[in-house]
Parts: sequence; structure tokens; C-alpha cells
Amino acid sequence: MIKVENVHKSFGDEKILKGINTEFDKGKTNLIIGQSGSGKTVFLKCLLGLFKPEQGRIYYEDKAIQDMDDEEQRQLREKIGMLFQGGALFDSMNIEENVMFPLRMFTNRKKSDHLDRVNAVLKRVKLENVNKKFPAEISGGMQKRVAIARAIVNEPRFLFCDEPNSGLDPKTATIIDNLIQEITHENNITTIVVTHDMNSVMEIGEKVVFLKEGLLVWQGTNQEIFKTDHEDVTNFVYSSDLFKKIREVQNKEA
Ligand SMILES: Nc1ncnc2c1ncn2[C@@H]1O[C@H](COP(=O)(O)OP(=O)(O)OP(=O)(O)O)[C@@H](O)[C@H]1O
Repeated sequence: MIKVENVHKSFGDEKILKGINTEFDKGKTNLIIGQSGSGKTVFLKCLLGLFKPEQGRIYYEDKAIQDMDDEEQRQLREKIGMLFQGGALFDSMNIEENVMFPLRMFTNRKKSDHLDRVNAVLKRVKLENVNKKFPAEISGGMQKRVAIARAIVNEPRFLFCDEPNSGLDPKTATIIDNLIQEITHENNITTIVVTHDMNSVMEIGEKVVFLKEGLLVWQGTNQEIFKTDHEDVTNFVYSSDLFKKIREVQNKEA
């Protein structure tokens, strides 16, 4: 669980986050959505401790990052898996080396133990016999699976995903979303996904937090988001032609 209390973040005179309060649940896929420029990435960076809020607290389980000493923050970083936008694999490393990278950084077990773990996570993301290939030699969807394998190789308690399915076709995007959700449930991870994608909201939005101009203006489940009358949320949800059509059909049937 991650609890956010009254988080404010500015750059110079520009207030970007204006007092965010929420909770991200353990064992669930928690989504942060909102229009471009609403503050999603700044919020994500505050959660990760990369930006320091001027005001407010962010609790990981029962301890706020603001109260952690350097060693406690290092220990926390070990428990966080990160899936970057675009996958961000190292082009010069093969798949096995990419996935092994966090293990080599954070643990000092034998190489054969590392390899066993790498093979286990690659199997979990349904990628076998690709160990010696390089990122450029596999498809975009496979690269995302490798990035997921790398994000979970250290058995994180918290998983952050920034636009995890950008650049993928809709079917592959759904497969990646579902994989993130399955892994979240299996390992009881607190997962936070920043996304623009309404299909992701529909598929995996167990908790959805909607930001507008640095304020959290709505939160709820993916079931609730399609029923709310909140104008900002409906403008966002029904900005896609597909969802507009779904609403028209629903209204006709009602
Ligand atoms: N390091 C920074 N210094 C100054 N201003 C910043 C910095 N990072 C972000 N901002 C500003 O904060 C605001 C929110 O940006 P942010 O990247 O969080 O939006 P976003 O909701 O993630 O948008 P997008 O969906 O386009 O990625 C923007 O006005 C941006 O210019």
C-alpha cells in the first residue's frame, strides 16, 4: 500500500501538484490518468522519490519516504520495479543480460542463481529461447515482455509502469496490460500505472485516479468511471470516438 497525503510540488512559481490525497492498494493495478500536462509524470516522480514535494507525505506501508534515512531509502529502492515508457532496454546487452541487470546491481549471489531467476521470469512472461538475442532482434511486444521480466526479477513489492503499452497495437497492448495485472495479483504487488489509454482503464483499472491541472478530481473503479457524471472525467473518457459510440448505444438501450 502507498498512501499519499496532501502532496504539493511546484517548479519556480508554477504550482504543478496542488495537494494530492489518495491511497494505492496492494495486490491491485492502480491507474493514474488525466490529460497531457495534468501532472501525472510529476506525481509519479514524487512517488518514486525523484522529486521532493514541498509539502505532504508519501507512505510506503507505514513509513513516509520523508522520514527515511539514506539506508532506508536504498532498501526501498530495492523493493521497487520500474517499467519505463518504451521499455528502455539496453541495446548493447542481450535479453539475458538486460533481465539480469537489476540482480547484479542489488544482489551478490552466484551467476548460476541469477541465471535461474532470469530464466524463471522470462518463462513467466512467456518468453523462452530468446536469451542470447538482442533487443533489436525481437518485436516491440516481446521487448515489453523483457522489460516486464526485468522489472520483476528482483521480486519487487511495488511496481511502477509509465505508459506501458505505448507504441503497441491494441491486441498486444491488451496482452501486456493483462500480464501486468496477473503478475500484480500473483505476487500481491502494489502496482501503479500511468496511462492515457482508455482500453487500459477498462481492462485493468481496479483503482483509477484522475488528475486535472494538478488536482485529483475523481477516483474510483473502472466500473464506476463509465457511470460517473463528473464532467471532467466524462470529457476525458468520451474524447475517444470508440467510447462515444459505446455511450450512444448505451443511451439508446436505456
Ligand atoms: N522538471 C520540470 N521543471 C519544470 N517544469 C516541469 C518539470 N517537469 C514537469 N514540468 C511541468 O509540469 C507540468 C505537468 O507535467 P507532467 O509531465 O507531469 O504532465 P503529464 O500529465 O505527465 O503529461 P503527459 O501525459 O503529456 O506526459 C507541465 O506543465 C510541465 O511543463
